[in-house]
Amino acid sequence: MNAKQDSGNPNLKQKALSGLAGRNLILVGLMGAGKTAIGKLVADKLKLPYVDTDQEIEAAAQMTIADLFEQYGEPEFRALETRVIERILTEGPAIVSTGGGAFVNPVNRKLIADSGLSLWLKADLETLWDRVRRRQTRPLLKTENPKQTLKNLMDARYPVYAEAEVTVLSRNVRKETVMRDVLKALAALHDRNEGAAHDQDAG
Ligand SMILES: Nc1ncnc2c1ncn2[C@@H]1O[C@H](COP(=O)(O)OP(=O)(O)OP(=O)(O)O)[C@@H](O)[C@H]1O
Ligand SMILES: O=C(O)C1=C[C@@H](O)[C@@H](O)[C@H](O)C1
Ligand SMILES: [Mg+2]
Repeated sequence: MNAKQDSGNPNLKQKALSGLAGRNLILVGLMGAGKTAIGKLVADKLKLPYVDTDQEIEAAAQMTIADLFEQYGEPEFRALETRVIERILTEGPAIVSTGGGAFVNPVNRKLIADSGLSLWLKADLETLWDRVRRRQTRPLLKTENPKQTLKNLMDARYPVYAEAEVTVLSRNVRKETVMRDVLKALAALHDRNEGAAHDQDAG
């Protein structure tokens, strides 16, 4: 079965929705992991609203994230990020893409755990670098050696992202393939719950 047929499989979609069980799906991971690109595809497929915390922050502040960092500093950005995440999660269920640093804050992790399912889109350094190198919009990468900065962020953050309930590899394949891998991961939760219910009935 090819990717297109598989992600069009109504059974996969239904199982994925069942695995999600009415919760928010919160995508976490580093810049370039595909939280925005894949998040939109998943939302489209599951017919759920799509929300991007970075975009919501920019709308709330009426300025770009780059300008926010420059004019108010990172701590102010992080405080706004938490307020925005809290609001978005209470308005769900939705597919929520978070900014790359959001899951690092334990307050945000608790908000996320209380209202949804966290999913880490994990990618290797070369894949990430290839995706982010062309755009200059990411303030944290405005350094002398942005690739090394990305590597340092990976080293610091990957142990934290690993706390997400589900991990999906954001490989160097078509976005639709990664989207389907996300659906499969959600469907696996459905299968696990079914198995547990079955075991309970049997026992
Ligand atoms: N599987 C993929 N194959 C090819 N390109 C991809 C894939 N996933 C994402 N991309 C591309 O990589 C770039 C970065 O992806 P995206 O903006 O979705 O990352 P992000 O995790 O939202 O990053 P940020 O934290 O900076 O918002 C985009 O141009 C996107 O189209
Ligand atoms: O990795 C990070 O800390 C960030 C990632 C972006 O999504 C933005 O949220 C912002 O540029 C900070
Ligand atoms: Mg994004």
